[in-house]
Amino acid sequence: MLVLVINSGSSSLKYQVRDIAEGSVLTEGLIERIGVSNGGQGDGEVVGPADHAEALEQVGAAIHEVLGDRQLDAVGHRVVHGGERFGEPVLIDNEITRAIERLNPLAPLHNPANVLGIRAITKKWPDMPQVAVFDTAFHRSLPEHAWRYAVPDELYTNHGIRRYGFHGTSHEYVTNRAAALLDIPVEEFDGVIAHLGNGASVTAIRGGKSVDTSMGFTPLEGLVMGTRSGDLDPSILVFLARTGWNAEDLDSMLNRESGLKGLAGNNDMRSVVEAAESGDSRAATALAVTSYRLAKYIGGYHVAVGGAKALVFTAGIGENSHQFRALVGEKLGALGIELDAGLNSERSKEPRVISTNASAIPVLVVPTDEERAIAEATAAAVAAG
Ligand SMILES: Nc1ncnc2c1ncn2[C@@H]1O[C@H](COP(=O)(O)OP(=O)(O)O)[C@@H](O)[C@H]1O
Ligand SMILES: CC(=O)OP(=O)(O)O
Ligand SMILES: [Mg+2]
Repeated sequence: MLVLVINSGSSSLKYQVRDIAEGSVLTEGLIERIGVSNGGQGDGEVVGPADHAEALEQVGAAIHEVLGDRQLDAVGHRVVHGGERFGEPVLIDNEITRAIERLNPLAPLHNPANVLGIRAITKKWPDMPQVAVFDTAFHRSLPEHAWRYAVPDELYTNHGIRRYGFHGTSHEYVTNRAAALLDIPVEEFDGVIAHLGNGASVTAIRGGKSVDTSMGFTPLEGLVMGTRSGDLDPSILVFLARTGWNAEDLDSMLNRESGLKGLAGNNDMRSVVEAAESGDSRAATALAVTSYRLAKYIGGYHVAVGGAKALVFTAGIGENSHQFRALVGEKLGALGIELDAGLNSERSKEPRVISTNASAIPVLVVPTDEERAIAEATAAAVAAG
């Protein structure tokens, strides 16, 4: 079975064609700067494709070259918000697409692009089976004490305001691989997974299941991210609203102008680390705030899982930034955690241990592969009909 996986971000589209039986990747690519102008020169000249439909035309042309006479059997979409309804991958029809669209306000950087991707494929290949694989699904196992906010009950009953959690496809995949690396059944895995990409979240895993996670009602809560603030005192928003900020202003400030970008002027971890190493004090502060906040969550989730047996780093920063991992590791002495500087700074694409033998628990780096997990879930959903 040949599956095309589409992972639409707010301004990018990652795609991959996989042969499920062979376990191979036929082609993959990344289209960036969708609908992005060149930064204000002239009249907002667009430098990438104008929209996701145009981006998908490019994908169609690229995969046609590679596939020749072979046909795609299905398309799997990463959908970030599945609300309370979607706990499993689903075959998409018009009603499902509209249900996903109704969740757009809850994941404003992500779901609108996911819906555009689904509609563009429907238009291009009307009979193609399509499957939605939800970031929220793995966190449906959260106990109520973890998903409830302490606000009046009607906010939950009337508006669905609760913790949903995100990056679930990645957290689940990495949990399985970490358990395999430690040679224990996944049902016996208790640990903490830190998915640190442009968006970042940390999940408490008990018995292989998600029991708490740092993202909440939307992918804004929790850790300091590339452009998102993570946790803050909600009264800051009330204060700003009273001084005239409207909902759009607040949304944009919290989701697009905060995090590393707000603190250091740049949302790319590589640039922030480089700047800090060459003496930029704003960059050093950004790293200190970001690593401290993650370390606090790890401490909390050590309690949530009844004593973690492992700490796992994954995604762009977690897999690649030994500097950032070292900053987090040095704050975890109270848990008996000790990174091995040599193992930590080795470059590898393989799952591996980066802690010393004396460390109270192993610290792992496990590369995530959301596309592979989505492709396999898509094939399974299509086979099940
Ligand atoms: N070699 C590297 N060293 C340090 N940071 C890296 C490296 N490669 C990627 N990153 C960081 O990973 C982040 C992007 O992670 P990624 O998982 O690709 O995010 P997303 O899927 O949300 O776009 C960026 O902050 C980037 O700077
Ligand atoms: C949910 C989320 O934040 O996703 P990403 O990290 O891809 O932005
Ligand atoms: Mg990602």
